[in-house]
Amino acid sequence: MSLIEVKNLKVHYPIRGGFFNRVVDEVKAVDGVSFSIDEGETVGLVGESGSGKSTTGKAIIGLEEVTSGSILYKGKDVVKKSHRRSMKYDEAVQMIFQDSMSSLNPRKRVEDIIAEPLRNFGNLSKDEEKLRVLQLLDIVGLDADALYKYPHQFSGGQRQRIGVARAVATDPKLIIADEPVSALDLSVQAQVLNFMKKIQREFNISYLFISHDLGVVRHMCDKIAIMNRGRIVEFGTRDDIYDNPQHIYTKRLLAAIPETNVNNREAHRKERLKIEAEYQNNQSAYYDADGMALPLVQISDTHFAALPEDGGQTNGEVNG
Ligand SMILES: Nc1ncnc2c1ncn2[C@@H]1O[C@H](COP(=O)(O)OP(=O)(O)OP(=O)(O)O)[C@@H](O)[C@H]1O
Repeated sequence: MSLIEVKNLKVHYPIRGGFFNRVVDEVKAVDGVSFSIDEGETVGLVGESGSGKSTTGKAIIGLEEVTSGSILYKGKDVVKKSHRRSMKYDEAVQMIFQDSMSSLNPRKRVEDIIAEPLRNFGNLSKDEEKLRVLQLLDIVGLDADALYKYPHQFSGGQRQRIGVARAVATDPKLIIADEPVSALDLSVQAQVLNFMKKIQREFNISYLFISHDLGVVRHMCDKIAIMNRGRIVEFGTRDDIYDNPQHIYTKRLLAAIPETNVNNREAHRKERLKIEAEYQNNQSAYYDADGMALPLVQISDTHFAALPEDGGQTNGEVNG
């Protein structure tokens, strides 16, 4: 059984307007998303800005109201509040955010920031709590003197470590990491990703790793879901996505990864232009002739993609 199974998840936001502030339309931020995460596994959720990644993550942790669909945790639907309580779901699922400067309370010392979830969910004495916070600082590679400092006294990478220490305090099963390294320099990104992997091995944590950048998730993820306009357009193992991408949108995200080998740069630029032209002319990659979003078709045991019947060769019209 998977740790988490998301089934046909929809999160629609009402748009209000007019004199009576009635609901006049809705934003289909997440519109029928299904995937699962096994224990100790990292699943990437990748797509450009506005594709619905953060809303999916927030719906899973319970920060956004689910319009329809289910989120099974160890087989129980935690959209139901009673199941969340009985499964201790709020302890088991934690989140780390991109912007550690605003996600960590600037007026609190690190000791209190990390201890907060322990106070919410645990029943430790003051001494036990301090010992646990020191252990957590050690796990993320920070010295004991961090206890008495405030978030602004750390670098971005160090602050992200504090966020991770806070997230692992309750011994979670799943961490939703929403663009956890996007605000960091390249060299610091690698350090943070490496210690996230180390912690994963030590504590058998699963990650839902949200990113707009297929370059970043490459070394983190076992499986990757490519998200566009509130839907998953391709899902597969890391090899499926990087070695055998099927959807034009996935190809475009891959082409956006900068080419590091100077000798390959010109060929990469040409390929990127070709893919961009194909992408711009091929909106049938998302909708069929009736304007219905294309369903995922199975390409192999592990690989699925939303493909038009003709494999995307025609330049269809956007009807949806
Ligand atoms: N509270 C809200 N009310 C109305 N619309 C919202 C709300 N939150 C998000 N949206 C809309 O839902 C869509 C998906 O947003 P979401 O933040 O999930 O995308 P994302 O892929 O995570 O993008 P980014 O990487 O920029 O955060 C966007 O069109 C966004 O404007």
